[in-house]
Amino acid sequence: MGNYDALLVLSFGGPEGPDDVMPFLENVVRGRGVPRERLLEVAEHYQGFGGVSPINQQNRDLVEALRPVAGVPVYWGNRNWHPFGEDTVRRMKDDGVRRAAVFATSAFAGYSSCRQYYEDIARISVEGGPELVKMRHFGDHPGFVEAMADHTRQALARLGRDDARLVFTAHSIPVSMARSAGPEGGLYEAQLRRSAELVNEALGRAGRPWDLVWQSRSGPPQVPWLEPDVCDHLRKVDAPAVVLVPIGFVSDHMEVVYDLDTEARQVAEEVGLPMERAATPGTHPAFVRMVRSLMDEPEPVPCALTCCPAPVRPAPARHA
Ligand SMILES: CC1=C(CCC(=O)O)c2cc3nc(cc4[nH]c(cc5[nH]c(cc1n2)c(C)c5CCC(=O)O)c(CCC(=O)O)c4C)C(CCC(=O)O)=C3C
Ligand SMILES: [Fe+2]
Repeated sequence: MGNYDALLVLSFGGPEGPDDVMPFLENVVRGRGVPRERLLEVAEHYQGFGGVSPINQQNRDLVEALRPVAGVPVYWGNRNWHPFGEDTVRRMKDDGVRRAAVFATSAFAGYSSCRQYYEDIARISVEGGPELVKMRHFGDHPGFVEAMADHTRQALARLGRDDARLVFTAHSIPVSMARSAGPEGGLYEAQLRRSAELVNEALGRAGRPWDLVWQSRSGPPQVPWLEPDVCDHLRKVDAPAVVLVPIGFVSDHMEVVYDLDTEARQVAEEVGLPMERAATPGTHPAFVRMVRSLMDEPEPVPCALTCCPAPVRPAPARHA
């Protein structure tokens, strides 16, 4: 058993007002070679929601839902925006926390979804402060699967038909990053396919076909990312109706409410495809219980440092 005296929810962070948007985005893409035009475009998505990403409130809700079941104090910190993980860890140290379980709000393997959270942990750890123990990937956990399956069932009910095709979506990543995910490579996609199949089975649909497609592509256009994109897929899919299942995310944050509920929805309307979007786990009771049960598992063996390496980025342009 883990023997933790606190739980730290470690997340991505998001802006909470118009003036936060650009500084937040600059934190996200520092050194990552994302073109300026892409950044300005994404800034517009946030400004369309008053500069407020839903992700921080969703993490506050998750923390509140975890308090009664965690059995230890629950803290929350982010990589890219307030409350920053480094500030939270200083508070944990002041509170005398010795050893905290870290729940990273990302279910799968890969550089962005896993390794980068280890990097965060190394960066925010302080001398004399708590030991931070990252818990395992959880995309195959029965609590995660039950939450996704419940929400997918609700979306099918809203659609009012059972002949809809399940189209699972996850964040696209560079093909090179997908190849190097996990000890043998390809683990991001393999885990996503496994989770999708588990959700499909939980819905009593074993043997019925489903798709896994990608969303929210970033990066420079010359770098290949995982395809097909969800919007292209909706234009071609041979199905009478679709339920989008954002299996790659744990809350209905901006990539969900903009990229799916705004962009993908518009494509579905254009092509006359009936579509509903399933909610992500959020604060579903089975998902909340899952976090507690992860804390009761034996301490996970951390991935080897060679696993899910940071991608080699294009060098910044320099004058000759
Ligand atoms: C795999 C993955 C997850 C899922 C796992 C996890 O959840 O951790 C995820 C989640 C998220 N991604 C988010 C936001 C952004 N991601 C960006 C850019 C990128 N994401 C990448 C990957 C992922 N991202 C990658 C390879 C890049 C390229 C830059 C780089 O190599 O790092 C950019 C830059 C602008 C752009 O989109 O181009 C933004 C703003 C938000 C917050 C949403 C909100 O505010 O509500 C969340 C939860
Ligand atoms: Fe992202």
